[in-house]
Amino acid sequence: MRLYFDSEPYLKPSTTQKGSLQSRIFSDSLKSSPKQVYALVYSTLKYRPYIQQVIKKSKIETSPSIKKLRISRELLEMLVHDLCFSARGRINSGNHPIKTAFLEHKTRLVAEFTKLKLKYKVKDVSELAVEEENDETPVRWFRINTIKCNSEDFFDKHTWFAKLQPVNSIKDITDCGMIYKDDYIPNLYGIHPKEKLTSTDAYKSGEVIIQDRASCFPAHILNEINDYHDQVIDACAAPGNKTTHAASYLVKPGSIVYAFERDAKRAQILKKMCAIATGDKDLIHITHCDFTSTTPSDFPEVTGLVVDPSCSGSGIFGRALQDSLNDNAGEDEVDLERLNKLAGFQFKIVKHAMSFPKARKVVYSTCSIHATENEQVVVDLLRDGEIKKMGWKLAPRSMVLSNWERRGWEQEFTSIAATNEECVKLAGGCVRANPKEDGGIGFFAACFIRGKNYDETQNQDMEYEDVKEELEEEEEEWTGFD
Ligand SMILES: C[S@@+](CC[C@H](N)C(=O)[O-])C[C@H]1O[C@@H](n2cnc3c(N)ncnc32)[C@H](O)[C@@H]1O
Repeated sequence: MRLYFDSEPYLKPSTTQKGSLQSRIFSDSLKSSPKQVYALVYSTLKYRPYIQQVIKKSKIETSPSIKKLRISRELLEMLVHDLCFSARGRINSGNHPIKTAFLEHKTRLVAEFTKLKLKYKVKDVSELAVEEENDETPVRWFRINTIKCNSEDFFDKHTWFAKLQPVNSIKDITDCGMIYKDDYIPNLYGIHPKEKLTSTDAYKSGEVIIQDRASCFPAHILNEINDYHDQVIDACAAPGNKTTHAASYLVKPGSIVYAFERDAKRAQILKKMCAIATGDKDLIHITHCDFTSTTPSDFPEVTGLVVDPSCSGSGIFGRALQDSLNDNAGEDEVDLERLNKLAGFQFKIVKHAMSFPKARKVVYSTCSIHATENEQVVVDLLRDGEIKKMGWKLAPRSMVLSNWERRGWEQEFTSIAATNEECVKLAGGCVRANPKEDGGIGFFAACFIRGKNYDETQNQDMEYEDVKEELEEEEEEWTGFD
């Protein structure tokens, strides 16, 4: 029954778990094979409406033997799935009282399943209409981990990667065997999601790290443009993608990333990930604690902070299946209440980050598509009296992945902007990525700056359109080799 017990939590509604179904299952330490767990949960979710009909019609839940064993609805759904909806048609377990009690109802369940097929006029399960939730990223992104290897000789060293055929756009990654070098993030590449990247030596040794493109934005923005920091904080670090990415930008010997993580289990994962990514280099100091409980004056040399707090995760695909489990999903009121709660927490944590004495850049990000957690948090921060007093402003587009086209939502800034031009300017200081359409997860990032280092850049935004035009003209003139 182990497989069923391990799979059960993923079928239960949850408002706290983050990430896609697949990433959550594969990052948890399970006794069963994560592949088997994922396959079972995924397929049970896929046929859930039909499975529930079979359960209801068979009245199995009212049976004394099932009641006595307190078999949960989720467990029952998986058992019905395996008995009726799977190709094997049997329960994946040795002798167990739950299996015995369940199989007492086999004849009834199979009869209800047959009636269901007749009702929907299908001969086979595969013909049942299901809402396909594609949990897969359109592009598998990986970055060469420059902490562990040299990006220049990476392709000479790793023939599996060298054999891939370069393409010019993510749209050209139509099959295995192709590779796209990203235009926005250094050392980042896109390949077909079906490539067996995790079987390569480079992946196993930590020389490459799988990380969605948009998730690479914060650490890059923090260091843009050649604005390196000797001491950085990652306020909400686990599982550590942005932490190790930020560490890869450290230039001076002795530089450090302080990583904070509130959740004990996730702090362990963070430790593991950082160890793989940094090897024997002492670049990351991990603390298991609530970041808001830290004392800023204890970190007098920190100049840059990445704040990627818990959010609704609405930009992550593969969540729709999970969210559909939540009885409240779809009720706008409840959703809004939850989003507002998250936004309050996000505001608090960014404000704390801004209070570090030498901080000059804070990058805020979420994997949410909702303005409540994104632009509206930025607006609340910009309106805050104490934050204004500390001198924080939103960075201009010229400092924040300026070539990335999708920016913040302009209409969200009307409450703090006198003109439309100002709305455009503020929204330009934020970047957005749309799920799938932009090659990966939905994402939002905004960059706050303060201090004289950036005084000149404050006026750059108005000139941005002119610079862009100039660059485009230069590009057209470029006739050199590629
Ligand atoms: C979105 S995830 C971070 C993902 C991570 N930045 C990455 O790219 O791999 C948010 C993390 O912040 C942690 N967290 C939430 N509130 C926190 C707090 N007050 N202090 C420290 N960590 C916190 C959560 O437990 C969760 O692991």
